[in-house]
Amino acid sequence: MPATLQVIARFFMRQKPAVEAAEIEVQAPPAGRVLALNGGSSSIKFAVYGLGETSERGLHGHLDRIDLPGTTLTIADAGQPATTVAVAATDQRAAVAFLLDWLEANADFGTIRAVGHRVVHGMAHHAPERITPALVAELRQFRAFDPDHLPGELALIEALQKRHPKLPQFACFDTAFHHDMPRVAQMLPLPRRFEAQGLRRYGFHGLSYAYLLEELGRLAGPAVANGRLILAHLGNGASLAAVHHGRSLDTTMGFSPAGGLLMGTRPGDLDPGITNYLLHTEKLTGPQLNNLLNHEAGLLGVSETSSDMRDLLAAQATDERAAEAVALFCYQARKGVGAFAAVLGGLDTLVFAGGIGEHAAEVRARICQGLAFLGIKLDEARNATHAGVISSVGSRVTVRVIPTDEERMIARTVGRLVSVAGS
Ligand SMILES: Nc1ncnc2c1ncn2[C@@H]1O[C@H](COP(=O)(O)OP(=O)(O)O)[C@@H](O)[C@H]1O
Ligand SMILES: CC(=O)OP(=O)(O)O
Ligand SMILES: [Mg+2]
Repeated sequence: MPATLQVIARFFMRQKPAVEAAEIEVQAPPAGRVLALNGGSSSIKFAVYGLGETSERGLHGHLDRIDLPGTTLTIADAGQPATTVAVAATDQRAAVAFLLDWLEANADFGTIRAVGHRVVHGMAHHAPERITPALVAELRQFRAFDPDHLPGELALIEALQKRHPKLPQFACFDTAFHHDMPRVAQMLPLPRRFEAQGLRRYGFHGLSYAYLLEELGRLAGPAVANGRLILAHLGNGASLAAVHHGRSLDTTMGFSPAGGLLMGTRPGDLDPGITNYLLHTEKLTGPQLNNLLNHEAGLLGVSETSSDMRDLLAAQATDERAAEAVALFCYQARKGVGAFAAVLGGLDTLVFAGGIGEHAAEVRARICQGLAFLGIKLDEARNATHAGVISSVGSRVTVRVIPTDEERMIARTVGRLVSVAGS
């Protein structure tokens, strides 16, 4: 196996036998195509790939700004320029219905042999698996722990099941990448009896991190991909992962995607005394508290106007609340980089990805500000153009921007499962 594939192979080898190292090297690509669906908290991304390891992406696109004014659909086909149109979808459910109707009309379902879904929270499930009624029933029980993703992802799965009952669907879990974090990173400081119920730190954005690791190996070689890395997936949901020798050592999200860094509508880690205050002094009910912590907090809560970084960057010069929301986001991410440099015992490479990480040069610069003591120095001009390497020539740590591609990871995993199952 080529050296650059070893890092990826290690990632898959850590999962259950459904995807074995030997299967990394796919033989003749089977006929047909796979549809990959990535239900994010503010977006749904999709892509159609041919089955097979090296197949090129065909039709792809995304719905953006779900739950905000100005929802759009961007679509492109292989080699074609992207087009963006306005969409009148008011919430996640409407977005799901709209996208499925659009795909039905445009994706040529007759040639699609399987559908792969990003499933953000799978609790004990981590290896990719075929979606069955039992799995759907189980996932329904976790919805309260991930109300930003699971309801939309389940809606996609169930609607497709109704429309195309014979089409096999597969779940690819975001938690898989962190499955073998060191025990100390998985533990929660709670009475031990809760661990038996599945209360532990899981970590998310795993499909993105697996892709970034693979892409880093391709771009910079296996020695770099095996080094001490901080991967920063900064989108509507945002997290950092500390990775060494291809293994996740820690990540900022924990039991649910509401933990860790401040995000679009989630607060990240909170002093437990605050939930006590909200329950007892503000007299919030459990569901009200859950709604506040998943849909009303984070950038939206602090700015009182928007969860979307584009809006806040545009407003910060004239709106102090927007300026403070951006400042808090950058400050928390910077603290996280410092903490993970300690976890790793130093740092070789920092990678930015996700909607904010890939496009917001100002945010990247403000996160890296003051981190020269760790060896991080940005090149302003390169950062402004979102270049692949944005650190300066003299920077000891290489700082990169890598556009993530969770859909590619989903499609490849499903392709492998379909060829293994011979379905
Ligand atoms: N050009 C841009 N400049 C700044 N922020 C951007 C830009 N494009 C996207 N973003 C931000 O990225 C976030 C959405 O990230 P994304 O990864 O697409 O979403 P999701 O987490 O739902 O998958 C939003 O906060 C959005 O404002
Ligand atoms: C896990 C998570 O928050 O995902 P996203 O950033 O796609 O919302
Ligand atoms: Mg996302």
